[in-house]
Amino acid sequence: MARRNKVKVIDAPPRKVTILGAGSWGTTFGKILADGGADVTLWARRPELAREINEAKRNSDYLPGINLPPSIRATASLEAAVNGAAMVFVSIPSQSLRSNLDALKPLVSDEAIVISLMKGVEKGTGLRMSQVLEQGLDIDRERLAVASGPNLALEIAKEQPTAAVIASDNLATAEAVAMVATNRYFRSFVNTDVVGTEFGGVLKNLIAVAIGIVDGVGYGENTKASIITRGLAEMTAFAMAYGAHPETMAGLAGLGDLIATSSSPLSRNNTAGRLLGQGYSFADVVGRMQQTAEGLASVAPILTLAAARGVDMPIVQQVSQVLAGTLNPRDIAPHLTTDSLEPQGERPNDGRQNRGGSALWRPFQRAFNQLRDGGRGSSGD
Ligand SMILES: NC(=O)c1ccc[n+]([C@@H]2O[C@H](COP(=O)([O-])OP(=O)(O)OC[C@H]3O[C@@H](n4cnc5c(N)ncnc54)[C@H](O)[C@@H]3O)[C@@H](O)[C@H]2O)c1
Ligand SMILES: O=P(O)(O)OC[C@H](O)CO
Repeated sequence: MARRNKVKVIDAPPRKVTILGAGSWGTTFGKILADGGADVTLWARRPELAREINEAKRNSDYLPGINLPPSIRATASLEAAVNGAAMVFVSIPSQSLRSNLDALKPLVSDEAIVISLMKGVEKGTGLRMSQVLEQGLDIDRERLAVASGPNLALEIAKEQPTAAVIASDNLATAEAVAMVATNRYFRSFVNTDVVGTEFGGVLKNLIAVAIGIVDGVGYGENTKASIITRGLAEMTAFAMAYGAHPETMAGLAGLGDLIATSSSPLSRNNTAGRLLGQGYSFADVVGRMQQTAEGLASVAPILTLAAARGVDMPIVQQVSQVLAGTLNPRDIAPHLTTDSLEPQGERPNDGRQNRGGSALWRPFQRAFNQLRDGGRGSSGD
């Protein structure tokens, strides 16, 4: 099927931008854009929430105590929200995205840029959100972008200085979005590593659940620092196996977001993990969460993707076992990197197992082989 029109480079703030999803991140991103000078419309599923945003300039369920910019408008009509929008930002739970795309597809103009603000992968397909958008909207990847980084909504809504990264296959698209998503307290950087930027946002959630679990058990800073550091190694090996650049995992969408999400009680993933560590069952935790904790649904598809490329993810594996009730949360730390007692190399090329071609080392070998072969071979996307 023929793709819809290619991106038109925008060099001034667009006339109208729309955010789909008036939860904590969608509403906060609306404030970011409005404070940067854009004309923002929020789509809220519930008419009463749209009314509260329009009349009180508040979203008291998701952002208590925050005054929204007077210029923000909200509507429960998808058509009214998207009509005439030069940019459409999507901020709904990842597992709900696909079911919204049939209604959205005829409404998005052929020149609009569509930006994922989401940090999950689709259960069943294992697709990243930009891939689901590409399929469901039949849109050229040049018109797609993703936003990620250490972005706890409530801190940003309070205008605490924060950075993010906007990634697109087309640098001009990323730059156009970054221009709009920048204001006095929020700065957007750009890159062209969509795979790394998206997977960074997904994977840090899983490590943040692990941190929450050990926090709930009562373990201290050594355990958490060990998990964060080895978690970053797992994230990097996984993302590189799918064609991401290692620098992206050391950047805002990787390490930056891992630090923020793992250390903040504002994080829903961290909170879900803490409840698991305190002994609540998976079902209890899901019942207690008022907002979206994406990591819980991403564990299984990420482990499937990891197995497909031969990447070991021992920490994520243990999170999966705690979720399934087959591992006592107290035992997550003794199993920190592996059940094997044989010494493992810390870096990809240290240690006997790794030199022999362990799963963590294989993505680095693949990247090296690609470089050596002049970039030929699979990009992994
Ligand atoms: N909150 C944050 O700090 C933050 C920061 C960065 C990225 N994100 C990501 O943004 C995405 C949205 O998270 P959030 O924090 O806004 O979640 P949230 O739970 O606060 O809000 C989700 C929104 O989606 C709507 N929604 C729920 N089911 C829907 C459906 N089936 N169809 C359409 N809309 C539906 C809800 O009504 C709500 O408005 C997630 O992928 C999350 O990882 C969140
Ligand atoms: O509340 P969480 O755990 O979904 O994390 C929110 C953001 O992704 C932090 O960058």
